[in-house]
Amino acid sequence: MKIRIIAAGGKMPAWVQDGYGEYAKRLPRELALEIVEIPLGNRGQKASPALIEKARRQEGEAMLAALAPRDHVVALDVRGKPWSTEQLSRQLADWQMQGERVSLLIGGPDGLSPECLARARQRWSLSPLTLPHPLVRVLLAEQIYRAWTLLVGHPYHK
Ligand SMILES: C[S@@+](CC[C@H](N)C(=O)[O-])C[C@H]1O[C@@H](n2cnc3c(N)ncnc32)[C@H](O)[C@@H]1O
Repeated sequence: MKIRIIAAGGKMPAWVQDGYGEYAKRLPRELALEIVEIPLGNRGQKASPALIEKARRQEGEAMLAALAPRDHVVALDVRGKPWSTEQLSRQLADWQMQGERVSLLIGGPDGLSPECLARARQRWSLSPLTLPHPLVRVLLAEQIYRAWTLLVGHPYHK
């Protein structure tokens, strides 16, 4: 199964690339993690509410365009459902059984567009805290790796 992270924002600092890469490379080929970066919309110097809305809409349209009709879409959303590591590993097993490609959406500084949230079959909250979008992709990679180690009985998860 392939899991794609469709994330608003590119040109990430080295610590984000290194952190994400460290966990993504530990996953086996049959659970490959891929990242698709969506350029941030232009918010201008003093982003007005109208410009922010336009930028979020553009980011949302590009994310939706990156999806295939059969993708199982999960929105990363602070207001979503929290999963423990054990619950996430069961999710992973369910996704593998369904055999659909999984696409995880991470919004930009102003969040996901309503259309992206509506397209998602699940909404996943990593914490009640609002996290910066670059950190979310690192956390996701680590949590997916952790959930996989639990599935295969690897000692990483304690
Ligand atoms: C800076 S946050 C956007 C904040 C925006 N006010 C909102 O409510 O979505 C950027 C993105 O990171 C992800 N994110 C941030 N905190 C999260 C959390 N606790 N759980 C899941 N995703 C989170 C979401 O995809 C969000 O769109």
